[in-house]
Amino acid sequence: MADAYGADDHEELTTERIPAPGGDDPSLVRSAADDLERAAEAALRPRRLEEFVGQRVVREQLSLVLQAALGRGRAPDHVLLSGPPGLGKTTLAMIIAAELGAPLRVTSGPAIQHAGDLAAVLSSLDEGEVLFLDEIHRLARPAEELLYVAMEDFRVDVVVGKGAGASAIPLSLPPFTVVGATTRAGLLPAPLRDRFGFTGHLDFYSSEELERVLVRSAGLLGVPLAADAAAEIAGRSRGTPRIANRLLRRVRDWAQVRGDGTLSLAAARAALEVYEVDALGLDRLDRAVLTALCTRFGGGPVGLTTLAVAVGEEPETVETVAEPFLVREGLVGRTPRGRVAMPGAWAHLGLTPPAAGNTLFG
Ligand SMILES: Nc1ncnc2c1ncn2[C@@H]1O[C@H](COP(=O)(O)OP(=O)(O)OP(=O)(O)O)[C@@H](O)[C@H]1O
Repeated sequence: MADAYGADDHEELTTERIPAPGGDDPSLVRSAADDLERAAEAALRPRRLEEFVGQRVVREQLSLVLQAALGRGRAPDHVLLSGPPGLGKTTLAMIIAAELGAPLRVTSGPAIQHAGDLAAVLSSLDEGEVLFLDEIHRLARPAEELLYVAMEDFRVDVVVGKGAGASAIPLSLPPFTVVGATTRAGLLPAPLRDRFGFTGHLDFYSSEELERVLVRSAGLLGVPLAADAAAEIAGRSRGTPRIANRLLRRVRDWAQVRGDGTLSLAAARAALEVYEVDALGLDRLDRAVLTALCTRFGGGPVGLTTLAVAVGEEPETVETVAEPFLVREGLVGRTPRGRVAMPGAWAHLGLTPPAAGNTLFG
């Protein structure tokens, strides 16, 4: 039957349901068999809070929220996790469900095209279930509005019929917990942000923390990782565990094919050179952004969209994948008039900045 959300004329929304630990299916991961990188990444995910490296403040705060909820026997407040990609938001959502002994439902803002999609997901949640909404900032406005009510009053209004004859039938929902993840917390409208009882911001990891991630991952992969090699890989991982684990797998490949299987410092350096990851950890996209900024736009200022076109990427990719690290490293500055190359950018590329007076920082 058609409903007023327009949910009758499109493909069925796919969500993934991950059972509580101890259920029939012991898997806690959401890997797809045809996506080897994702599967390899999933295999390295910490399953419990105590295994989660770094982010001490968020870990402690979250631990209190979860322990208190468990003590009261109630679903915890909704949780919002923000921060750049690859820092562990999905991992933490899975850990939250595991720590609560609750099943986890996984979907994302872009997967929910109509409010009816979200109504269908919400009305099928079991009591205590954790709903992970990745990229929550990309939810469509009607779905967002439905979510406010569901989060606050545990209710969805199912609209039946169309036009003047339409009526809303309130459907009450069992208590559940939304874990929202976003790379762009600033884009969330205040009413939605306010529905989250706890917000954790994930920050880039220190080299020492990434070394711990790498040692743990090498142990899980069963490969011998020298301490100096771990330090070398950590130093080039841009403060991001996902990148650290990815580089570790590439160094392992190199060691297996061209070395003796040992992940030594020499193997790490040789492999990272093959994969064009430089000493600062900049990859092809980062260097493309910096090079375009310096050589095509004279160091800026240049708008994000123009810069993205120049490197053949989406503005969102440049803004969320490359830029946070470049800004954090002091290589790129964000000004009201656009992006600018900082002195370190020219030095890193071995270029000479334009003469004084021609740039913002000249
Ligand atoms: N604190 C951590 N300790 C150990 N490993 C971690 C940690 N955080 C992340 N990882 C590893 O990094 C990988 C990426 O993490 P995750 O998918 O949770 O990031 P994310 O923030 O959800 O990224 P995205 O926003 O792109 O979805 C995971 O597979 C996990 O193995």
